[in-house]
Amino acid sequence: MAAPTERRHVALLPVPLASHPAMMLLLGRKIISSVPNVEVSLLVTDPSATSLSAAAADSGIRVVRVDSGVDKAVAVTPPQALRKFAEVAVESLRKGLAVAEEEVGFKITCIVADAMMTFVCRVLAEERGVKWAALWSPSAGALAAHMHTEHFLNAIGPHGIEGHKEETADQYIPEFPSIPIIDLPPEIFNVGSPFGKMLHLMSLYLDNAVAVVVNSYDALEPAATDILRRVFSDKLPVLNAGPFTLTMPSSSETSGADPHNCLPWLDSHAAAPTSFVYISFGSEYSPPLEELVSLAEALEATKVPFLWSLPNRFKPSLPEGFTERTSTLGKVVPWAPQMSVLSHVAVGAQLTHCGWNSVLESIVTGVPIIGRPSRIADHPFDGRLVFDVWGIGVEVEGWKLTKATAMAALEKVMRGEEGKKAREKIQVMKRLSNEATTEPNGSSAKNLREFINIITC
Ligand SMILES: O=c1ccn([C@@H]2O[C@H](COP(=O)(O)OP(=O)(O)O[C@H]3O[C@H](CO)[C@@H](O)[C@H](O)[C@H]3O)[C@@H](O)[C@H]2O)c(=O)[nH]1
Repeated sequence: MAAPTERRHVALLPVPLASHPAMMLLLGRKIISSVPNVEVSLLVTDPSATSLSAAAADSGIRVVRVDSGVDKAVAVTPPQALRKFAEVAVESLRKGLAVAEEEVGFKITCIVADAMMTFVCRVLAEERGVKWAALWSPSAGALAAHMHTEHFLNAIGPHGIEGHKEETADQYIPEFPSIPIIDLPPEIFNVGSPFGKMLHLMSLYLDNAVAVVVNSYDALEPAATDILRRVFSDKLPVLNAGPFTLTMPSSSETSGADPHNCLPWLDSHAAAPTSFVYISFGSEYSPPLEELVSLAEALEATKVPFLWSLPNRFKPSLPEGFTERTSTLGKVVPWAPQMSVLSHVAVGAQLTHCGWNSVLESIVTGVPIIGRPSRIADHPFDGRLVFDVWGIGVEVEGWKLTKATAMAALEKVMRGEEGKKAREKIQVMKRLSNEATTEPNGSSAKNLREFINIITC
């Protein structure tokens, strides 16, 4: 650790997407609580700069608002916003770093950025002559796949993966799980898209960082971790320090309290343990409206009790009278405190799009998964890990919610043998995730200490 007299100034650069800025704030808190004499500046765009400022101030973290490149008067989708940000990122963050230094009164000593921001932070770190480190919030397996982008592109050629759909990733990367290559993150094969370009640059330059911290734990992804260590050939440490939700737990200001009274409602409606299904499709994604309707019909038909986190804009699309008819069976809310809900004794399964955070939250709470992966980012890959590699969940047939496929998946997991088996397996993983994070010598606890040491020494 840095000597108490040495002052350090760490700049945190999250990618302005979904829960990433909030996660960086949690890392900032962990740094401040672990190291004396350290200043932490979080460089974020709006709306995160506004929503996180109170929580950041409470933790002694300085929020520096940076330009997002988006005209506030124009509505943009998340991919459009990301493209705009990528265009202005170098200049915008360069200014942000200068503001942070002026406010603190001394220079930045280390930059910690989302790994997908490699394209900008390596430039900024180099021009300032400081080190930089990266945080990767999806799985180690997804990072291992991205790090082979050039290898895939060279092997597959210019015509994309059309002719390779029957192949599995282990045919290209020895020791990788046997996952169809069409279920790898699609950006690997689409390096021309804004997101694909960022991730491609990450794969080319990430080895310039001093360390990478990953939201996984060693016992969960041993093969992918070995592959990463081989890729970086000991040039930089790859440190699994997750699940972050255990090593960097959030408080109600960052994760959201319970404004819709989900927990008291579960308390009062829980007839039996593990009888409820919790449903959420993450912070950005939703299946098409007709699938939401089919799911509602399946819930009514199976009478599986439910708590459904569904943004308000989708509620009018539910079948007419659904919420009234199911008022004693279930509750639909625009947002739920997911970790607390999954920890509730009444909850027996999570129906999810297979975003990595949701998968990890199921693991740490021991709640099996009903997966309806989206075809976006790492969700298909995470789904394959859940269904085929770890066996901790059941897939919705065809990854499409019809009344029949939703009913079948609900029956299997809530009432069938497959659910029992998945529950047993995920309980083992829950124990391993706890050992990795809560025991002082647990692998993730140690790795997080090492990461913080590297960025502050
Ligand atoms: O009502 C809700 C709904 C969601 N959440 C939280 O929101 C997060 C959702 O995260 P995740 O399941 O990972 O979904 P996305 O927000 O879609 O995830 C983005 O970030 C992940 C981690 O980088 C990537 O794996 C995904 O590809 C990317 O889409 C989780 O922590 C949930 O607990 C709540 O607390 N309450």
